[in-house]
Amino acid sequence: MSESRPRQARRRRLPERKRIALIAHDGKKEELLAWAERWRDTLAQHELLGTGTTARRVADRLGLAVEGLMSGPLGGDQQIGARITEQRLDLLVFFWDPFAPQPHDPDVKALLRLAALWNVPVACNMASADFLLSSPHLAEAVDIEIPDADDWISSRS
Ligand SMILES: O=C(CO)COP(=O)(O)O
Repeated sequence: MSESRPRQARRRRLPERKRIALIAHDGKKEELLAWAERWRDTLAQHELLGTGTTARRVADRLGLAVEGLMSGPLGGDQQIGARITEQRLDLLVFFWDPFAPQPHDPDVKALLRLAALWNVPVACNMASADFLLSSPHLAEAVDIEIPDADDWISSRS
């Protein structure tokens, strides 16, 4: 089977002030809130957004501004995915619940696919989220490699 994929040949600069999406399924929300409280001072240096319910609860708990998109089951995961595709998201912290099937499982899978495709750093559990936030790259501009979309389109036109 022949396989076609875009060349990983472009660079994108993640800014010093990162745009960080925070998302948790219901069974993981308390865990995310406890994690976010621990990292409050660090998170306060960055721009935060999230799916509707998660964003509201993080904003209430931490007293920080968090841009709330649509709730996940109503399309929020897809909105976050669109931000990734538009290169407007720099980090994804998504505590998805391995024990609870979701009505919007296809959207969850689509979001994780786009994060993998566009090389966005993702943490799906507390230990990885700790690693991400303690990275020296968090507070500095950093270049990542991304697919060359122009080349991909040209090669198919
Ligand atoms: O379902 C979600 C992610 O898949 C999260 O949505 P809420 O933050 O609105 O609960």
